[in-house]
Amino acid sequence: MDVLFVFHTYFWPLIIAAAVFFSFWISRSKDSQRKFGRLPPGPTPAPVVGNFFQIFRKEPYKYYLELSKKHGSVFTLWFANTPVVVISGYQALKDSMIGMGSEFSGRANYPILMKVTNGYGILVSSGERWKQLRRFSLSTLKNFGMGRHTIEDKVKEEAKCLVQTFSTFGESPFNPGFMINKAVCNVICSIIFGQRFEFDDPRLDLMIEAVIDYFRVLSSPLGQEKHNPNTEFNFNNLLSTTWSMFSAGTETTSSSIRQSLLLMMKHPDVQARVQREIDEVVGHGRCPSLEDRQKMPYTDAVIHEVQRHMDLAPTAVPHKMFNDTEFKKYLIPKGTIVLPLLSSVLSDPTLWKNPNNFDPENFLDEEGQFKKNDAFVVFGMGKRACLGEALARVELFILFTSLLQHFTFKATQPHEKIDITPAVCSFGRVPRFYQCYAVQRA
Ligand code: HEM
Repeated sequence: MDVLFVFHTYFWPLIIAAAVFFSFWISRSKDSQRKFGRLPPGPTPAPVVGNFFQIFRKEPYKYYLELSKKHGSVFTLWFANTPVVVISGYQALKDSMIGMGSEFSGRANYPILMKVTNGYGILVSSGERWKQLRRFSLSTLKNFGMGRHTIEDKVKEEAKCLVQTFSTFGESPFNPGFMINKAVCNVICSIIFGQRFEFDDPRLDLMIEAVIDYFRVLSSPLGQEKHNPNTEFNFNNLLSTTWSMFSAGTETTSSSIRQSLLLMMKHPDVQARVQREIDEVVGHGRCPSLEDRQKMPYTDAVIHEVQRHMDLAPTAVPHKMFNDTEFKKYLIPKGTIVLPLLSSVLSDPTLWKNPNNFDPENFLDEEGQFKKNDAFVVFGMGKRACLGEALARVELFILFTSLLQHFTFKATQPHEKIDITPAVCSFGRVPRFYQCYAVQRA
């Protein structure tokens, strides 16, 4: 059909449609200007797609780090027509996540998380539901021994099994990842189900079914509150919260241990110094325990440095504004997604001696004693900070020291060639798969 003919015939309907679209667009822009007009500035967004094409590259957090140099500690990006505010630098993160903790405590409705959880459970909920689930989860962890001897004993038991399993490989190379995962997963199983699984038990591989089979929490507030229609302790929330503990508590800790072994292979001098400290303080006859940590400043520094250097969650888990909030001289409307750029703190040259390299000196003072640093924010900051930090610290110390007490880890290639840069997945930077030798120590 002739284009001119179509234009002629539909001239007025086309003009009217364009005018309607245009006035709708103007009124949307005015609404948007009213709502978002005082957001912090950032890179200029393109029409319709916003900053989409700049953001969706391999490692978006690196782009955010670049932007923070240009736009300062708070700036806005546009995911199509949705604004996302990025907060970077220690002071701005402290002022927001801690100083205005309640306002910044919402959790963004991130599509991947919402799909897995349907909006239930501690990791994805906000407001009253999240408060109740957080309180409940913390007391559950506490009741089942987080930070006390019981949980330490469970971690020691897993460490023993891990050492035994590694020794079965003799002089053959193997991928340690799967076994580390099982050990870490078993610790959470002991807390939630009250039992561990043998490493060759297929149920350990079918955790979701096990969540339902062994749902110990059913007899706690869920069971007691089943007649209360307003309770947040319903089946969906508790199942999802249990799943949050598994998902947030397994991959994070085991990734950190996998990365620590990789870094030991890359830096044999650091591995040898940790082993010397283990030999002096613990010896060979018993399992390392938490009490030893104070006497092992170098090992403590190495574990912290593994975590700082690997930068597991560069933008934490996305937050959402709980209220309209004045922050600095800007107005961030309720519901806006906020990304805490933890990476900016972990790599800040004003806060670390040697931020760009793996260097345990970042956590040691002049006397070689462990030096705490507030910029160690790998577990997040403020009200939404990691719920399992205490548990993770116990696991990292006991599993790492037990492994190095018994084995020297060697790579299948010369150490200069080992690639230590983690692979990137949606939220985190997880270690690449690798094979290694676990050489039994005399
Ligand atoms: C090396 C180990 C770990 C690291 C680096 C880590 C890091 C994090 C980070 C960065 C967050 C998000 C903070 C934020 O949104 O601002 C988080 C949240 C969370 N973590 Fe961990 N985590 C670790 C281990 C664990 C363990 C062992 C558990 C289980 C007991 C756990 C349970 C959780 C939960 C439930 C949340 C959500 C808290 C909330 O939304 O209120 N994490 N973690």
